[in-house]
Amino acid sequence: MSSNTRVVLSSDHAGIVLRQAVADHVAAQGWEVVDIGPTSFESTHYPLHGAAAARRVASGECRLGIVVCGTGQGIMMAANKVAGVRCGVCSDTFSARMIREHNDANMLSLGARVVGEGLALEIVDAFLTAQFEGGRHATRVDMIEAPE
Ligand SMILES: O=C(CO)[C@H](O)[C@H](O)[C@H](O)COP(=O)(O)O
Repeated sequence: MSSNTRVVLSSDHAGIVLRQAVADHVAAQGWEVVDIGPTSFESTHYPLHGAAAARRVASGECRLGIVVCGTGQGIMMAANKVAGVRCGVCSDTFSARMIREHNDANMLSLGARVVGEGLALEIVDAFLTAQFEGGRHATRVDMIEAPE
């Protein structure tokens, strides 16, 4: 693991409850949680929060990021617009492991209206404990980054 053990968390209003459960869970694993909100359940706009979390990762301030919205899709799209961020939506643990092992994902997106808390926390564990395998996968990740 990198010496940077900070994980940034963000969500829209639909993801607040799951994000708070993820924050507690991730902190219990020894990661330093940087939770950038929001805390109000007032309706908000997921692109703002996806981009804000992604900038923390792209800048190197945080090693990894986890974002949550209703489906996980919109906030993932917003995060991926920030150069250097590779964010995948996962609803299963296999994909969560593979996006790190093969795609070197640095952000995970969850759908609070798609997965229950128990599964979501297992997905988080799979994402946080997997390691990028490099090799042929590094060539392909470089190809993802090339247009940036
Ligand atoms: O799932 C989402 C985007 O992919 C977000 O959670 C949005 O908030 C959702 O699209 C709309 O949710 P709302 O609560 O009905 O505003």
